[in-house]
Amino acid sequence: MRLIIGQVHRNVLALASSRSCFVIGDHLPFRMLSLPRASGFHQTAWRGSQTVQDSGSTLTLASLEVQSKADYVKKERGPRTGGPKPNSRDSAFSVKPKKVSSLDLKPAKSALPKSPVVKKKLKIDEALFSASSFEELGLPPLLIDRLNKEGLTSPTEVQSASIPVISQRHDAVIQSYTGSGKTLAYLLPILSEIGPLKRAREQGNSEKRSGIEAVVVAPSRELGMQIVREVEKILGPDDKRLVQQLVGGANRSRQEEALKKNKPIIVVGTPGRISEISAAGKLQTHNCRFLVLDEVDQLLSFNYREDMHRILEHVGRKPSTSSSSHILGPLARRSDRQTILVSATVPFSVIRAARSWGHDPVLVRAKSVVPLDSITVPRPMLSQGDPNSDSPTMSVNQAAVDSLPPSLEHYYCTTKAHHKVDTVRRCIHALEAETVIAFMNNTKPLKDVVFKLEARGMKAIELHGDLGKLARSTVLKKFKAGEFRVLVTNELSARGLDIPECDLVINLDLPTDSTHYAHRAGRTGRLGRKGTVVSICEESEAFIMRKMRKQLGVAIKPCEFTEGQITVHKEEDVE
Ligand SMILES: Nc1ncnc2c1ncn2[C@@H]1O[C@H](COP(=O)(O)OP(=O)(O)OP(=O)(O)O)[C@@H](O)[C@H]1O
Repeated sequence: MRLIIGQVHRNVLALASSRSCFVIGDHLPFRMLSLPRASGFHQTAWRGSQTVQDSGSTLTLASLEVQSKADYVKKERGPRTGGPKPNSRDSAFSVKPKKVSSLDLKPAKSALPKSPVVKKKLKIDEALFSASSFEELGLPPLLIDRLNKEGLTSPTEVQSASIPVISQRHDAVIQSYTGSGKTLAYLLPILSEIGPLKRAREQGNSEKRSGIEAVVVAPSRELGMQIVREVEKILGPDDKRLVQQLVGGANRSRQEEALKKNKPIIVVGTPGRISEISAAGKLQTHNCRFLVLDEVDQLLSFNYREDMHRILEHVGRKPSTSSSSHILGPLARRSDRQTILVSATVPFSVIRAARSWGHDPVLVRAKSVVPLDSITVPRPMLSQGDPNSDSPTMSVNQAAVDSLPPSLEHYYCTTKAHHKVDTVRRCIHALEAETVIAFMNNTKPLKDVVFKLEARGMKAIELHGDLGKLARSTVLKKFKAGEFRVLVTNELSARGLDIPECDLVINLDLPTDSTHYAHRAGRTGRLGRKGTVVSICEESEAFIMRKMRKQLGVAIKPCEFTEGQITVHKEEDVE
């Protein structure tokens, strides 16, 4: 059965637009069916750990003196926050009919935006912010001053949960959905302990340290540089030399010289370059107190095996000379550093790894902190998953649940392979998206898609790993500045990339699994902003979208784009 929901009559918008504008109305049937199922699923999946927490553990948010968000008071925000938003995260799940798109009721614009483009500001979701303030979390005053100067006045929920845990020296796995502020969730407690903004220590109680005190590892240059910029922003212009990038593709000898000259306290880099410089004896990390693996599930994959092994063996580990450390082996040396593992998708393999490296490791999520020892393989998945799947796949599926921001809308449409680019164009027009990231699985066809989009009057640019470091950063700069409407890219951009203005993600090739879907989708809807994800596939692939919908526990609705409008179909078998 075909449904066209809530169309605004052409005449209504005739003055504002040359095209008619389509408003998607009530998504209730899908939400009612899928969301309670997802949340029930979530609760059961983690019930084992909750029981342990209730019965034995003293480690709860309350015990860490983190307040509940119930009495959240709206605060004046800086320019980044975009003002208050009436509907909270909870209300996004409510049964109230909702006009979905942030993209609705806007005048149409030409396909070829003039440069520079004046972009709409997407509102962030205030419900994402925690009840506690940075002061309540015990951050040092100098650091809070710097945050305020950057317009950051309240922590997000995952920051509220993580900061006390890391400050209490726990090893931690931080899991929270894409765009929820995980970077500052680990950077702020680290910068409270090291560098010029750290908290004042009582006299005689100060540990004397020198050299690099924190190492942050990220899987791509782009993500590495993004983290560097975040640290620089907090340290301020006078101290930004205290963070050093060690990303691949950049000049290695210059990086080595900077290490010698600037004496950084924190380095951020990709696994290959960090381990290369470390192996050459140019990176002294034995005094290091913090090791962060951002996008840990990707870093622990086979591709990074050797480099990650070296990093884990060397960072924060003094050469073992004493007889006791010899007897106790790795356990004795492990305590020298705090290990923090971060991702929106945390499969059980990461939990297992964290247990073996950490002491008192905990899993930190937006509203809960549980000891890792209490977590078991998520049994309920066995009955929920595909009966033909084996357990590692289930672990991956479990990882993807709760990784998606609740503010996202998901659709898929089917078309013939040679009509895909035209569907992209129609989709962008119908949704009136301004900043679009289109994902493909391979590098080669990217250029062709860019060419075809440009030929159809849509400014597009490609980004992939075969471009040099400089070219990659230029492409990103231009895209962020609004010079291009569509970034056509591959898996390289799926993780961590923070482009708050991105209002539409398109899968021009289907992602390989639900974890990849979650990270691609997470490039839009950052910090609770509105965002739409559209997957374009061939008819024969539609079953994959239905499978992903089940695995992710979100409604991915079938649709088509015709005459400048999105038409949403009802699918009888939506569960
Ligand atoms: N407390 C805060 N107040 C306002 N903005 C914030 C706050 N914390 C983070 N942000 C902003 O939110 C955006 C998303 O943060 P971040 O990139 O850390 O998300 P993430 O959870 O790591 O996402 P991903 O899983 O995709 O890597 C960034 O633009 C960041 O500057």
